[in-house]
Amino acid sequence: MKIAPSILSADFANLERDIVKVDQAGADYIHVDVMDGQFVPNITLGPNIVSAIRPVTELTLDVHLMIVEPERFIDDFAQAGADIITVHQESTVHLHRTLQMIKKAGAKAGIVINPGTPVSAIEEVLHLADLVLIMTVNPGFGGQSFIKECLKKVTQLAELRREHQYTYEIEVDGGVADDTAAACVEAGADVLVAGSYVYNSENVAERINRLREAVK
Ligand SMILES: O=C(CO)[C@@H](O)[C@H](O)COP(=O)(O)O
Ligand SMILES: [Fe+2]
Repeated sequence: MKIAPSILSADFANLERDIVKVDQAGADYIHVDVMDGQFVPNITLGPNIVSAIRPVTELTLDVHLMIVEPERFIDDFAQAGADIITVHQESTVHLHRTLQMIKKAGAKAGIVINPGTPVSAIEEVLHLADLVLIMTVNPGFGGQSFIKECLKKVTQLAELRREHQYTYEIEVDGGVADDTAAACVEAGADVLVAGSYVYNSENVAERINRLREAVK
């Protein structure tokens, strides 16, 4: 099981310090939430911040795009140093082409679906996915409550992967904490994104360890 702390809940005035902290604490990915104020009602950061943090860590930069028409910015995020670029099914008309663009730009291609979107909406493109992200909150903000009904989609994705020998990792994002992590992994999740749970603490290493303990 991999842990991807979300820097949405980090101190933006001390981003380098907060990334180094989770890196040293044994995080696997750094999850970067990009919001445009249109696809979601919040604005965060763009490719310039991704290039600024690229030299700070060798960990995988897992970039979650919550923007309309993400195809406009794929090359910019890939050049900025994103390792995984994940786009919402709901945000792009030509999801198949957008995934191809991500691969052509040299990054791994991720697909993400909102709580209200079924797995059937992405079944035709799962063979192109390196990662599938199931939102367990409605995207836009950290610190929201986990929507447990979304976990059945994690199980569906694990079954489809087995059936078709797909190779994607399954990631969950939203409301992941020590009381929800085990259910995510039991359902079939490989990667847990955690923002407020990790960063709303003086001791991020203890939080990461508690997540690992919770899923044992
Ligand atoms: O994509 C998002 C929110 O839209 C997430 O990555 C959040 O950053 C998760 O925050 P927590 O629910 O873990 O506080
Ligand atoms: Fe996210």
